[in-house]
Amino acid sequence: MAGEDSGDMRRSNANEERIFVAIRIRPLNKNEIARQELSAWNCINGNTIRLKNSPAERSSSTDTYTFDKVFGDDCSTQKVYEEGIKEIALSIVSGINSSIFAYGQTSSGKTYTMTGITEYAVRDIYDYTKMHTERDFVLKFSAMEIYNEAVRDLLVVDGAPLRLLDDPEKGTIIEKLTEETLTEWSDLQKLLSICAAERTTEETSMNESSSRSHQIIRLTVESSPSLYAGAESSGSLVASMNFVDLAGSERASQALTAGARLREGSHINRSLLALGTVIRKLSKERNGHIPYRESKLTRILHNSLGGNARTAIICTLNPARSHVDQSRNTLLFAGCAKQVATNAQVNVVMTDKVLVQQLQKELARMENEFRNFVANTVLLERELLIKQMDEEIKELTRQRDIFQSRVETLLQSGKHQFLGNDKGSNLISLGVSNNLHPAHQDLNSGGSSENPDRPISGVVLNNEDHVRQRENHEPKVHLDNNTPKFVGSDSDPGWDVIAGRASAKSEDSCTEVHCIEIEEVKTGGQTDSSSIHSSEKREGKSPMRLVLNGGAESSIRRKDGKLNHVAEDDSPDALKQNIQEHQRTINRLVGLSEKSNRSSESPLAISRSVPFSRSQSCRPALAATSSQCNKVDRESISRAQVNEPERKVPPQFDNLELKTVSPFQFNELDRKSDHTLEQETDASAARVDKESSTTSVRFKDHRLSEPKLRTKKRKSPGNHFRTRELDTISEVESVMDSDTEDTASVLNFVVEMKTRSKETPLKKDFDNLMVMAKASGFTDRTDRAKSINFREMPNSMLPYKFEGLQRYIIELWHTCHVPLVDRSHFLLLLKGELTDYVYLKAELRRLSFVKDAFYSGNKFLGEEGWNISPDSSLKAINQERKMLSKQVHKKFTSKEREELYQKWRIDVKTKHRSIQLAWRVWNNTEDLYHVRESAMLVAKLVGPIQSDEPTKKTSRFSFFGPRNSTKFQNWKDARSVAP
Ligand SMILES: Nc1ncnc2c1ncn2[C@@H]1O[C@H](COP(=O)(O)OP(=O)(O)OP(=O)(O)O)[C@@H](O)[C@H]1O
Repeated sequence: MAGEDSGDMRRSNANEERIFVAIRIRPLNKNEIARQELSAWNCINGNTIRLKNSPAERSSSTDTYTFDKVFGDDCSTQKVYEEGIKEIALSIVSGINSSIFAYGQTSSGKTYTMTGITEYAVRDIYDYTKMHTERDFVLKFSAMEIYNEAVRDLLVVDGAPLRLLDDPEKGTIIEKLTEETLTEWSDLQKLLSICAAERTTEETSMNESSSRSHQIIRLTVESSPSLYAGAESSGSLVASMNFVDLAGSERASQALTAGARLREGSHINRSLLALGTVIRKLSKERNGHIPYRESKLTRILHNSLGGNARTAIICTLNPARSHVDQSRNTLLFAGCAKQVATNAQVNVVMTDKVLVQQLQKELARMENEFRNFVANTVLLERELLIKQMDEEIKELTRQRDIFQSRVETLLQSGKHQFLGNDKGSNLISLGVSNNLHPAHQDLNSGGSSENPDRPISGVVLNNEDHVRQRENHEPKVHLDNNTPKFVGSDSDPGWDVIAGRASAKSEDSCTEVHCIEIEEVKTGGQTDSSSIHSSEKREGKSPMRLVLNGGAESSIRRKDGKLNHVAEDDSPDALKQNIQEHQRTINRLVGLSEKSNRSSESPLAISRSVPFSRSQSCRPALAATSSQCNKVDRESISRAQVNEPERKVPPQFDNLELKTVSPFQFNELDRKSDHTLEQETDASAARVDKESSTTSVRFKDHRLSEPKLRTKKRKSPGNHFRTRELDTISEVESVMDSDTEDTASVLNFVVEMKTRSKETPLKKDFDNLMVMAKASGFTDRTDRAKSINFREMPNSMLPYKFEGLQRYIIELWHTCHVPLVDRSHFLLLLKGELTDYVYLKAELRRLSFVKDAFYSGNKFLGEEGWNISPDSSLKAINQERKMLSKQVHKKFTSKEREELYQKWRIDVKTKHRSIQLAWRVWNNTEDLYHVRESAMLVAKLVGPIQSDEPTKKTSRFSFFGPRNSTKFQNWKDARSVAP
């Protein structure tokens, strides 16, 4: 039989505890003794009970039971309480629920036992409360009985049944149950008397009362820290203790068979059966479904049965042998109950005050945690930032070292030279690549090497130490008084700038030489120190070529073709100094060039009048560094101008046309008007033709020959972009003035529009246009428009063209009922420039198209005025389809008609989508720029598509132009009308 565990082993973990089960055997009463009943049970020890064997059952050993405690018939109730119940009962003062059950057959001593235990427990609790003044205790007494599955308040005489309510936190609570506060010990006796009087009982044959209901006496103890004790608040403790005196367990089986007794028995049996089921299930599988709700008893005692309570069950036995079977049932129940574990918790109830304190503590704790978290996070971010910066510094240092080692290697190759000896004068020191143009060598061949006293014009060194060093090793190269003097700063961060550029584009810097060539008109004469004007260039002066080179070599070629090697000091400091010298010289050149650009009176303004070209390969690197370099260089220049006013001497040129264009000047040069550039180009070209050599400064790509460069200039994207409007005029002119199918120009135009609209909302539209253009059969044919020079446009004709266009546009506005606001909008497009001609013609074409498409005779077909909408174009398409259908129906077979129709349908669909797209682009324009773009776009779309559709020539009207217009057969006709 189960039940080997001792009392100390009841706890399976910290809070889980098995039900304490004790057996109590009452003594035989007088009547039983009178009937010569014998006691059937022997208490072997304090935990084991054994059935006394009859002679027939002597060999049986099955009736031995072990429990937490076994109390024989000579044990007092006090002993039962002290040795088994007291500990559990007093848990209530610590805020732990507890329950004491009495289970057994009728007249086995349940009431007798529970009454005594209740008194002992309440007294002990009461004594405890009196002893512990640090807390304030409140004892509340309530009593109820469950009879016929009805809960009745035993403190209320003839009270109505009470309802059971389910509370999410407290579990099942009994509605309106009376609670009496125990203030004195004597109060308990009174209350117990009331309960005994109110409980449903019956008289036995021996004039004893037998309980027929389950009685539950509940003692609730609330304790809170005493206000006078000064103890730290920890909240209130609330716990309840149930003293459960069950009805006789045999009552159901012994119940009478009819009437009220049957109903009573079944109800009693119901609660007892439910209790047995719950205990049995709890003893086997605690996680399964436990039918607590099967009866009022199990609902009320839910916590006491496997819940939040410490529980003890005292099973009382009738010792008489005639009741052995009932006793065995009781022992079986006790055996199951012994396997049930409960999980008692301390029940703390937070008062508002305590709750506020607790929340404040929690808030402070969380704030502290948050502060720590933020501090740690910030610290972490800083550490990460420092780490990143360290890595960047390492990378930059590595790149700088690489560049520095490269520079040193190059310098150590012995091919760099520094020329010049004039103190205070400046030399452009400068890398010359191996690909130095032969012309340069020729020019340099006239340098100073043959005549040490005659310096190379414009070649200046400002590093006196280098000059001194050079004087000891190399033939002197002097600068005469006419040598231009460059003003620069000695404190500019040239080294760092160079290192930065090299790190950014080290490959380009090493493989492709960015240089500025300074060409000088070769005259062989003396240089004029006063100024450099274009007129003076033709006077013929001593040739000179300065080459700025950020690349492989630093050298100056003399007339004899030899390289003047200078600054042979290979020490790191010297090399660094050399680089700084280079940078200073470059900065001075930049300053000179910028100064010349800013002031037309400056002699250096001639730099504007020279052709230049930029190496394509240099372009990305220049673009990447130009802004940064501009800033640095301008700062250094400004510093030089402020700090060294005495050096602000106008440069003296020996009739030298020095055209210094540094990478840092391109932004400024790009802003030059195309017209000016064009004129300059022409003038320069003319000079090139006339003179044997020219002085020019330009960016040079050493991989390209000079003639190639000149061609490249016009076709390079940058130049093409700068002259876009001029080219566009030519393109549109060519398209509009001719009836040829120059669809390639449209394609190129769209490409250009796409390029320009990369950052605009219209990008998608232009992308679609590209698709449409290709779908329309455009091929990438010769770009005729590009070959057309703006000069081809007879400017003298422009005023007449303008007047004529204006006249017809106004006429068409009236015809097409163009709203005044749209007319005004269009006029806003005009900027008073030549490019307005394009928009005038585009508008005229649009209006003519609208007139042809939607205005027939006196009837205006369009629904939306002059606005071409997709709907209106669709209507026109349908009309054309009908007309075409009629025409082809007469001439072709059905199969041919079907083929024609399919082909036509595809064409029309493409055109319709084109018009939709153009219309959308036009209407989606939000600013003037886009309107202008759209106007040009529509003009382009309208023209060439028409010419691709010979089948439409016989149509009554065309979608794409005024070909069939009665008034304008073509643009030449329209123009001929103009005055
Ligand atoms: N341990 C005991 N010592 C002496 N007398 C006892 C003891 N236990 C019970 N009695 C007596 O036995 C009789 C029956 O006891 P009690 O009424 O407590 O039984 P019961 O189990 O409550 O019966 P019921 O279920 O019918 O109410 C009582 O007269 C009681 O005084």
